[in-house]
Parts: sequence; C-alpha cells; structure tokens
Amino acid sequence: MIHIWETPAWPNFSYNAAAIEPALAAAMRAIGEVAGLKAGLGSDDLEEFNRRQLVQEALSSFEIEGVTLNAAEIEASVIASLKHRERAALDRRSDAIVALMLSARGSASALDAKTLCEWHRLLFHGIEVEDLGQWRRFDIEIVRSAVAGSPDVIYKGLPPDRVDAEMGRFLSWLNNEITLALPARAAIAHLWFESIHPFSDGNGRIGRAIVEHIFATAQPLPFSLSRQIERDKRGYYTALQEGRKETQGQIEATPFVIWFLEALAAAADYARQEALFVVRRNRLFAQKAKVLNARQIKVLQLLFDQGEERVEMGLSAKFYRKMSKTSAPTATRDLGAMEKAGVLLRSEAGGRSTHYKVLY
Ligand SMILES: Nc1ncnc2c1ncn2[C@@H]1O[C@H](COP(=O)(O)OP(=O)(O)OP(=O)(O)O)[C@@H](O)[C@H]1O
Repeated sequence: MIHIWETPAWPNFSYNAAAIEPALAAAMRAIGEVAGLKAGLGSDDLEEFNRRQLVQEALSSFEIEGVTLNAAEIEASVIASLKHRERAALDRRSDAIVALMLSARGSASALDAKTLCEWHRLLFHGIEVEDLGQWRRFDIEIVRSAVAGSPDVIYKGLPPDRVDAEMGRFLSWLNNEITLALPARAAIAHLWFESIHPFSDGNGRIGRAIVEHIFATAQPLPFSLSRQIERDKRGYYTALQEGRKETQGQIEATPFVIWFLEALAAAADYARQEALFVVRRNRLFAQKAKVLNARQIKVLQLLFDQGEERVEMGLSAKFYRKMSKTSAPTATRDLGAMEKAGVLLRSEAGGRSTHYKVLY
C-alpha cells in the first residue's frame, strides 16, 4: 500500500471550494446562532452553559477512544480551574485534562511543538505511555480490526525520522494560513495532523484540541464537537480515510472537509437546543419559586439535572415519592398542587401509573 506521504502530493491538502460552500455556510450560520444565543444568557446561565460544554468536550473526546472518564471528577476540575485559572498544581488526572482543554481554548497565540508536547504530557498525566511529551520514535499503524484473522492496516503515520520536520511544516502552515475560512482551516489542520500521527498515543484527542485552538484564535467553539464526532464515529474514521486521495499533485480532502463542516453544524444545533433548555428551566424556577415548597423544588431540580431527554419523559408519583422521600399522601398533595400551579400536566392514565408532563 502506498501512503499519501510517499506521494508527490504530500502535504498539499486541498478541497473543492464550490462543493464545500453549502456545508460551510450552514456550519457558520449554526455556530453564529449558538454564539448569539449565548450572548443573550445571564451570567449564571452562561457560566453553567460554558461549564457543561467543557465537561462534555472532555468526556466525549475520551469516549471516542473508548475511555470513560469520571464525569463528576471532570466537572470538579473544570469548576476549580475556572475559579483559579493560574493554579499550577495538578492533583488528579482530570485536573491535567482540563488544563489541556483550557490551554487549547484559551491561548490565542501561535501553536508550537513545545505546546503540543506539553499537551501530550497533560493528556497522559500519571499514566505510562511511550515517548511522553515528545514525538514518537517508532512506526505507527492505524488498524481496523478484521472480522476474522489479522487486523487490516488502513494507514501508517509518517516515519519517525520525518515527524519533526513535517510537524514544523504543519505548524508553520497553521500559524500563517489566513485565507481559508476558519472551519475549513480547522478541518484541514485536523486531517493533516492525524495523517502525520506524531505521538505514540493520544493523536485523536490532541488533534481535536488543535481544532479547539484554531477556533479560539477567533472565538472559542461554543459547543462540544467531540460529542458529535462520538455520535458518528464510523463516519469520522471513514471521512479521515476518504479525505486523502491523491489527484494531480494534490491531496483531495473534500470528503473530510464536508463531513467535518456537517459535524460542526450538527454539534451547534445540539448546543443551541441545550442553551434553550437552560433558559426554559431557569424561567420555570424563577416564575414558580414562590408557589413551590422545598420538596417540590428539590425533585424538579433532580429531574432537570438529568438533562432535557429525561425531563421530557416527565415524572410519576412513584418517582416523586422516591426523590422527595415522602409518604404517598404528601406526594399526592404536592403533585396536585404542582398541577394547579401549571408546573405539571397529568397524563390520561390514572391510578398507580399516574404520570405527569413538566410544563416549562
Ligand atoms: N484512517 C485514518 N487516518 C488518520 N487518522 C485516523 C484514521 N482513523 C482514525 N484516525 C485518528 O486516529 C485517532 C486514534 O489515534 P491515537 O490512538 O493516537 O489517538 P487517541 O486519542 O489515543 O485514540 P485511541 O485511544 O483510540 O487510541 C482517532 O481518534 C482519529 O482521530
């Protein structure tokens, strides 16, 4: 198999501008809409929204690689880091991961090899990995597990003795390229970086942090792209592979760029829905706080903490009893009062299965 870096097309990544135009316009529109919605949030809502997106990005970027992080630990580290930005001590791995994310999102300066190697060190804080904090010194292959027999090698990263020079070329392009629209530049950068695969491990996660960095040079992405990638992992891997066809001395990256732009738009749509959820939830609490007792507020908070999908499922008398740790008659009274206050709507089914929809 001839790899793209063995051809004269390397590293001339290009795409068909007309073909990507609709996806580019849609992505930019969707990103703008989330940014606009964010601008209208109050400071508490904004803080919560930002925190949620950061936590989600960390969890999802690891989840793509099949690693489940402890959500509560990540959230605690995000809160601590946002409060004490200058904090140097990294007590837990989650602190190091959040430090990496904040570095990627925060620094608007040019990206260099030293920073990338520092990100690698942060990513594997407290974990043994080959060539920690430096380019890998061995060959690396990307394999797809075959259904039977030995795994298929689908791609081989650049030979180790070329990595330093090629990373230099990549970073120089990244820091000097100003003609491409930001989302298109981020797409090409991600594909290029993954094609070099400079580290022993963590190339996917650092490659996604580079995307965050590129947007942060203008405005940090107001949502988690990794969550969207996680939803379409197969599409992501296929697009990476498809976006490297050699044509007339160029690397034809259009399929990857389009996939990436569509992922951005989908991620933005999802985030917009989340921001609206936060707004609607807070409006409910603000409007009804006076007519609800402490038990009712607590149960609603527990329900809303589980996210929009869960809230849409509504609640049952049984759930209310369990969450409020109260007797059946008190629960019935509380639920009746919430119905009267226009917070809940009782469903058709009665008796033991009585179910309520939350009105917000
Ligand atoms: N065909 C491909 N060509 C180039 N890069 C690819 C291809 N398929 C997948 N990738 C990238 O390689 C990453 C996996 O590389 P690596 O293992 O170094 O990163 P990682 O973040 O540690 O992920 P993992 O934990 O899955 O190993 C994927 O997340 C993806 O970004």
